[in-house]
Amino acid sequence: MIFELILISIVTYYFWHWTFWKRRGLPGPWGVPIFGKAGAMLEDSFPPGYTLQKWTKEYGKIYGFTEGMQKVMVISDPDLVQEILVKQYDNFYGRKHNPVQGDPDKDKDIHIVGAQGFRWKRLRTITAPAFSNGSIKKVLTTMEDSTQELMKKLREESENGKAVNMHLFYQEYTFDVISRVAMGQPDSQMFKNPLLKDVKGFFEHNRWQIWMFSGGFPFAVSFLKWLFIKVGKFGAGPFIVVQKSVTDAVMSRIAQREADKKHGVEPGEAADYIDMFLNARAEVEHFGESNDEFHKSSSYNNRQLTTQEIISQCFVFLVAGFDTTAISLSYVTYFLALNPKIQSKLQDEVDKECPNDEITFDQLSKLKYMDNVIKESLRLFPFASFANSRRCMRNTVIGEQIVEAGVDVMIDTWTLHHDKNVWGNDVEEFKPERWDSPLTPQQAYLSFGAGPRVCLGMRFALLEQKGLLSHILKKYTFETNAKTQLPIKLVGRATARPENLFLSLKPRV
Ligand code: HEM
Repeated sequence: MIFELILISIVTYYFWHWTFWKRRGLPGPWGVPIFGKAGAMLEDSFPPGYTLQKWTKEYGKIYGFTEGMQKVMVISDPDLVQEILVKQYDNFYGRKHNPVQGDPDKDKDIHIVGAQGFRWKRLRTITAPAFSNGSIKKVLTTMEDSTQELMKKLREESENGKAVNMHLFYQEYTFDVISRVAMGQPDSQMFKNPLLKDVKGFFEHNRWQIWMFSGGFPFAVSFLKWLFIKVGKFGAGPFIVVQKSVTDAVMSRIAQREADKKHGVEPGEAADYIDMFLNARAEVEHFGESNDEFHKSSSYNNRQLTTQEIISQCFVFLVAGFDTTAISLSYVTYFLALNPKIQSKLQDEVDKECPNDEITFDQLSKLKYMDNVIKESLRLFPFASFANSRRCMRNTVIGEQIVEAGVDVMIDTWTLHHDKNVWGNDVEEFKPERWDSPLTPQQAYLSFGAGPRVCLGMRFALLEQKGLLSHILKKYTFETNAKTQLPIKLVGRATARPENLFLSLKPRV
C-alpha cells in the first residue's frame, strides 16, 4: 500500500509539473513526462537558437515548455525583452541554470556567469576592471604578437589558393590570446598548446546525459556530479582536464606568492587575471550572501574573492574568451567572402586608417565600418543567444503574463534578430550600412545580451577581432571555394559554431 501511495505521489508530482503551462493557458511544445523538451535543447546538429525560432513560428511570441523540472518561458517581443533584461532586473537577477551547474547561492565554485544577487555583484565589480578600456588597451600588445604568429602560419597554409579551415585558425588565435592574458602563459603557444584540444572538447562533447538526468531528477544531482567529476562519466574528460589545469595554475601562483612573502617580496602590478583576482583573495571559504534585500542599486562593499571563486572565474574567462570570439571571427569572414563589395569597402577603410605594419588602439577605434560589419554578422548569427536567459527571482507580471519565482525565461534572440517588423523587409540581407541609421533598433539587438548582465568581455572581443581582421585584410581577400559549405552549417549547444569554414585567401596586389 505504501509503495502504491509513493508511486502515485511521484507520478502526480511529475504530471503536475509537466502540465504547468497548459494549466496556465500558455501554448508550447509538450515533450515527454519527466524530461519535457530537454532532448530538443540538447541537439548538437540543430542548435537551441534554431529550435526556439522554430517553436516561436508555431506558438507565437510568448510560450512555455518544461525542460526536466525547469519551467521555461520563451519570449521574442522586444518590449517584453527589455522588461526582463533591463526594467525588471530586480525580479530577474538570476540566470537560467540546470541543477548540475550548482546552487548559485550555496555552492563554493560558482562563477560570474552562474552567480546571482549580491554574489554576482561582488564578482562583477571585482572582475570588471579587467575589461576596462585601460586594461584592454594594454592587452593589445599581446594580441598583436599572437596575430603575427597566426599570419606566419596563414602564409604557409594558404599558398596557391589552397582552401584553409579558417575556424581552426581563429580558435588557435583566440585561445592563445586568452591563455596569455588570463592565465599568464608567457609567450605564444599557437599550434602547440595541448590544452586547446580539451577546451574544444569542452564545447564539442555534448554531455547530454548529465543535463538530461539532473534536469529530470534534481534530487540525484550530487550523485550525478560525483559520477561526472570523480568517475569521469558522461564525457567529463575535457572538463576535468581544463578544470585541473586552471586549478593548478592558480594554486601554484598562490604558492609562489607565499614563498615571495617569506622573502619580503610584495606582489607587483597584476600581470594577468590570476594576479588580479589573487589581489582580492580572502581567507574565507564562502561568503554565503543572502539576497532577501537584493536590488540593483543596493550598495555592497565586499571586494573579495574566495580561492575557489578565483579558480572558477579564471575557468569561465578561459572558455568564454576562446570559443565566442573564434566563432564570431568565422561568421564575419564568411559574410565577407560572400559579399566582395563589402569586403573591398572594408579593406579601403583598413588601408586608410591602419597604414603601418603595427596597428594601434586609436587606429582600431576609428574602424567604424568594421564595427558595422561585425555587428551585422552577429545580428544574422547571434550564436551565443543561449546565454540570453534569466531566472525569475520574485513573483511578477510581464505584459499580461504572471511569472512566478523559479520560472526560467529564454529570449528567442534568433526570432528577434530576424523579425521584419523590427528590422524592415531587408532583414535577411547582410547590410552593415543599416547600423549608420539612427532608426536602427539598437534595443532589439542582443548579440551580447543587455542590461546589468550584458557580456562583460564585449569590448575585449571586438578589439581582438578588429585587430586580427585588419592584419589579414591588409594582405588578403577572402574567397569561397569548392570546399566552402554554402550555406554554412551551424552546430553546437551553448554556442552555435560553424561545422567548418573552408576559404581561400587571395594575396592582394
Ligand atoms: C563575440 C564574442 C562574444 C559574444 C557574442 C558574447 C555573448 C555573450 C552573451 C549573449 C552573454 C549573455 C548576456 C546577458 O545575459 O545579458 C554573455 C555574457 C558574458 N560574457 Fe560574453 N560574449 C563574447 C565574448 C566574451 C569574452 C571574450 C569574454 C571574456 C573573456 C566574455 C565574458 C562574458 C561573461 C563573464 C558573461 C556573463 C556576464 C554576467 O553575467 O554578468 N564574453 N556573452
